[in-house]
Amino acid sequence: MSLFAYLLRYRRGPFLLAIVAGIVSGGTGAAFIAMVNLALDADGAPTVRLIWGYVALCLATLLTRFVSQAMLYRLSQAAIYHLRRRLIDGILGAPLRTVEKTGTARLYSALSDDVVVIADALPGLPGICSGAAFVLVAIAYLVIVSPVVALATGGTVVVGVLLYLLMSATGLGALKAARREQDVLFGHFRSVTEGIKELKLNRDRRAALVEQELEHTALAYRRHSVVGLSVYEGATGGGQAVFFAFIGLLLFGFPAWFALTGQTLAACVLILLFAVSSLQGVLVWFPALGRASVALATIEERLAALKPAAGEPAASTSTAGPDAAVVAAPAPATGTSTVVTNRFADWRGIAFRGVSHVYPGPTGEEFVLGPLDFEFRRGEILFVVGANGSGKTTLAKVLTSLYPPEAGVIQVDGVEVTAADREDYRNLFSAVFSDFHLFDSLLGLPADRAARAEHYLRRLQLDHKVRITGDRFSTTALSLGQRKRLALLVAYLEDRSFYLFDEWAADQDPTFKDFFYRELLPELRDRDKAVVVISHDDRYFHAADRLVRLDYGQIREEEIPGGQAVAGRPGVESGR
Ligand SMILES: Nc1ncnc2c1ncn2[C@@H]1O[C@H](COP(=O)(O)OP(=O)(O)OP(=O)(O)O)[C@@H](O)[C@H]1O
Repeated sequence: MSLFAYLLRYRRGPFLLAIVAGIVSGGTGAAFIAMVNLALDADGAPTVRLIWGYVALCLATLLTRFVSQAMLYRLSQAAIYHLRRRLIDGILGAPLRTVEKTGTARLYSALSDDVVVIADALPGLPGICSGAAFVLVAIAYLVIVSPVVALATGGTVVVGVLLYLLMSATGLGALKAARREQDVLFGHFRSVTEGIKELKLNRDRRAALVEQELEHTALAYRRHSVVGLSVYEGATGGGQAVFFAFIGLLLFGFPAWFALTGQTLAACVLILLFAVSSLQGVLVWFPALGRASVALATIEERLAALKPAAGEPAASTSTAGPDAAVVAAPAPATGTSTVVTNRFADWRGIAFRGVSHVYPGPTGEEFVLGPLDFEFRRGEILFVVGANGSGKTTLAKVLTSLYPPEAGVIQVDGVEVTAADREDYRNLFSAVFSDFHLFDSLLGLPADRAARAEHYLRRLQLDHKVRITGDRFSTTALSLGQRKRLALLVAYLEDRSFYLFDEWAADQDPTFKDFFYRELLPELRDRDKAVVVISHDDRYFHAADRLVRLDYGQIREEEIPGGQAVAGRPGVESGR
């Protein structure tokens, strides 16, 4: 979609106003030249009408230029917000697999760079419109002064524009290539920021990343950008050269061919010189517009790729349905509450019926989870164990429907979870994944969050490190184990009916590990929660009510080591 079409769709009124103001400004600018010619013809005795006309034209030119420019600046800032919002909504609404496949580097590059490139180019639009209007009005005036010069000028404009379009097409290709390199470059930037520790510890790796990967991509980006922008510059110069050649022809050829008087010639040349400078003001924006159209095409491409599949509703950014039959969900910005229902709130059993998920491998081999037939029950602690890469995290993502099943169905108390109620289904879960993200605020959590958070801070032995100020944690700069405890606190505050912990205890000290398996998990079960614990802690397998092992994507129920004794129930020893 072209930049013009996007702006017409997005803010038709202000955009058209800005364009019309730009056109009027160009028209008045050209009329200004005509006025100068008339003043020169007046031989030092201008009429009062001429003087007032001159003043009015000056004011009109300045005012319309200001209006046009101001509107476009407003529009460009609004467009930044609008495009970023669309991208954010697109990312939040897209299936997790799609986001994973697109990659954070490409999304970040669109969010940060493409949007700004578009906004930077927009203020050039009024200049383009006023320049084009100037040239048209100038030609119209030339028709009065000398029809033959007007006709030749029109022909020159057509030749100049065609030459420009021809040359700029090559430039656009190079700019597209530069844009592709930019995605790779952002990937390297991520490696630098996220791999900073590993890079600092290894000089060779650091040098290889910078000299081979980063520099290679940065140079390719620079090469394509320079070619693209230079070709645009060349096209701009070409357009101007055609005009200068025409003025030369006008000066040295036309008087002999068409018997033009000196006065007519002077008027025509004056108009054309102004037209050339106006044209220069137009063409100078074209490289920026070229980059902006590539950026807009990239954003549209990303949005199209993020679009959920047919029948799959996009995740809403405003209606997180909590896990209760009817609960008051907080609306923090206003302090009011909205009542949201979850159709699965009173669930007892979640069943997989032939559920499977496939990761295609880069060289054809694939990892297949399932097909699985299995039931998860409320009020039960289920351990999921298995070797690295056996599919435990993938199972967690399918269970929470972050990956909707590619085959088979998930049923809640016998009712199939369809795309339409996936949001309700997902909102049954509180999960702490092994690659969890810790938000630094409690926004979006139930209304009594602050008081309950204080309680859990003490329970999780974090009260000496973290305070809750307003709705924010005083700090999240903590050890990994402490950050995981804060993530657990957030999960507690969500107070959903299904808890999922992906190797949560792996980074806890022995005392707290013991506390987690022996007290926290049984407490959740006693509160009628379903609990799935992905764990390698075989010393605590006895804390499970049921235990399943994953083996190359296949599930197998196993005897719990230590017999029937269950942690938190009478007779269980600490840390067995
Ligand atoms: N995003 C992905 N794209 C492609 N393949 C993936 C992806 N994530 C995981 N896999 C593959 O799926 C398989 C199962 O991965 P999964 O993360 O579920 O294992 P896991 O049992 O949780 O392992 P671990 O104990 O190491 O955490 C692995 O072979 C892995 O290579």
